[in-house]
Amino acid sequence: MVVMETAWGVVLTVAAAAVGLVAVCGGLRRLHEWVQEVGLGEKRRHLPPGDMGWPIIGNMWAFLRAFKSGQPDSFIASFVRRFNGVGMYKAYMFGSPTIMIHTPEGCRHVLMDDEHFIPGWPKSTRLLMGEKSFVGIVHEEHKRLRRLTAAPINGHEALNDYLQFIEHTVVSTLERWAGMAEIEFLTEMRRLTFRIIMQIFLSSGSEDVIQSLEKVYTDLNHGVRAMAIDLPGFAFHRALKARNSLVSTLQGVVDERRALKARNLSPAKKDMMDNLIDVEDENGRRLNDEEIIDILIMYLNAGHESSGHITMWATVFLQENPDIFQKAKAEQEEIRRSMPPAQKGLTLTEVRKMKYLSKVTDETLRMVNISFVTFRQATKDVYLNGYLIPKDWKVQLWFRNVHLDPQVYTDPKKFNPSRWDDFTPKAGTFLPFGGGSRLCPGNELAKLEIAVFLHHFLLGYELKRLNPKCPIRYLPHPRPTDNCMAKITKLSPISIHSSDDELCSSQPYQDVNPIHRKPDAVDQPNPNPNPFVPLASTAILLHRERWCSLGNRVGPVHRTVDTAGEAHRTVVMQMPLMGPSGVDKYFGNRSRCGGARTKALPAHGFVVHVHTKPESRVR
Ligand code: HEM
Repeated sequence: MVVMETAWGVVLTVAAAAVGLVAVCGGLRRLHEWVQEVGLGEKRRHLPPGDMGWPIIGNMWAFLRAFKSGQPDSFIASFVRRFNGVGMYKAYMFGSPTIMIHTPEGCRHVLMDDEHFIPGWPKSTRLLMGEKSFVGIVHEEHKRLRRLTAAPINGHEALNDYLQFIEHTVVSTLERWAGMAEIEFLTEMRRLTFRIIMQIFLSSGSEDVIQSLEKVYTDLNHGVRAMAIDLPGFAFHRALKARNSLVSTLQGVVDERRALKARNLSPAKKDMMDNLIDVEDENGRRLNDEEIIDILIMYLNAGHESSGHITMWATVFLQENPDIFQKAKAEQEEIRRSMPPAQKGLTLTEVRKMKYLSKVTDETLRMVNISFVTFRQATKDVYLNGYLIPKDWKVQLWFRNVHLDPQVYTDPKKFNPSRWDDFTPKAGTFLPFGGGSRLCPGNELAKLEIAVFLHHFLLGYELKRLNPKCPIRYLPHPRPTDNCMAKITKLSPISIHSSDDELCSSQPYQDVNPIHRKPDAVDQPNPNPNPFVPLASTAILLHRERWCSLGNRVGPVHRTVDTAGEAHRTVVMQMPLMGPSGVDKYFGNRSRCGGARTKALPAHGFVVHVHTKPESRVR
């Protein structure tokens, strides 16, 4: 009896403590909300619904939990669920009362209204990028420095100038990667894009400088969206150290450049550093070192991080989706074929023809959301959809939630470049580069880098991830936690499969081992020089409901006709280095592959039609 009473006593005490705790917590949260809003007086009633979280940390705990647990969308989803999805909510983020907006109309409205909104980045971003960078300057000063820096990056002439360097860098880098056992693909991609932006800004190509600076930028970036806590062990603390190191390196570069100018030894061709040193405002004032360095830190960061990540994701998505890969590759082969024979590399004319590839890029931008949110601050009270955004409050525009909203994009988590066929997104529904006066000034450069990289990758390489199921980390940008460890393989332009079983392997196509030219292959010199550029290519045949690959071993795929879904496919391949008997020997009458028919085409060497029969699926 006594034991029972004691047990009940414990239960009641625990329950009372729990109720008390809930009441105290609720009280603390309400008090925090009241403290933040009391200054608004009566206007308080017009705030959108929401939840200001806990004193001091506000909603940061919930935000970090959602992003660090791999469920980034659960953060905004919890506001949508609790507050009837009105599209804007009050919250307390990065130490400030904030209105979070996630509708296309709301985001667009704020982006376009420079009169009432200025940048409102968290303290960590401002301190790390520098108060004199674009995150800290507004109005006329911002306009002037944008004019000065945007055209030399993004203008047609500038892109034309950079294209050769970009292509050369891409081609040599891919070659180098293919010679390495395995690489951190993302890290290497970021180095590649960093090399390009360093060339544009500082005409610098030194590998040592690039490697060491890029490493420092990695630390800097990890602090950009962190809480500004300057204590050992915190990301922001490391990032501040990284910034100091960047400042001293870049100060050295500025000093050197100024010294050259003083001795009239400036190079014939100006880079962005020269532009920044030479520019004067209407009163003849020039930028001081601090201003130049902040602008450089920002541009060198923005100019490589996002492009590096997006190029990595686009490559991964392509490699994970064989159909899309094939379609993108076929387009690039067609572009190669149509290039004038004497032309050495790509020009903007070819890049403009990459219609499907640009859909792949847009779809990657939409899905990955490298800039998942951007930050503003209201300079006056503003009413949006009947709700108040109070003066001095921060505003967050959640692009990620616009891009992944099923009401805006059907099946939004599916990588589907074809959703962009004959589709122009409505205003505010596609904001990967932001909008208004702060629209990314490097958007065209970024798209060019991505296109040139994918062009060469699709035509000659394949990527095999070491941990394809590796989890994703979403802060500061979405990336595989292993930085996409992978092996890049160069596909040899011509080699022949050695056995039927390998040819029609039941492995998924990524697993097909490299295959070799059969020693006794019957070769005949091709009487007609190959009119197609002999680039690597992949022919894929269907077998037993799975893909098997001929790799690039048989020459470029000429045409793929899908007559009855995947099971009934005709692949027409150019076989420039094999005689018809060689072709027949390897592809003719294969019951499992469906059989082949070979004929010589005067202009194209030999062509083989491989016809996969529906019944080959069930064997
Ligand atoms: C795929 C690549 C890229 C993505 C997704 C991207 C995205 C963005 C977004 C969303 C903004 C707007 C931020 C805001 O509204 O507050 C922005 C601004 C900016 N971006 Fe990019 N960017 C990319 C590449 C680049 C490149 C290559 C450069 C430089 C060469 C660059 C330089 C900048 C700068 C300087 C700003 C600040 C603009 C201003 O405040 O006026 N970005 N970027």
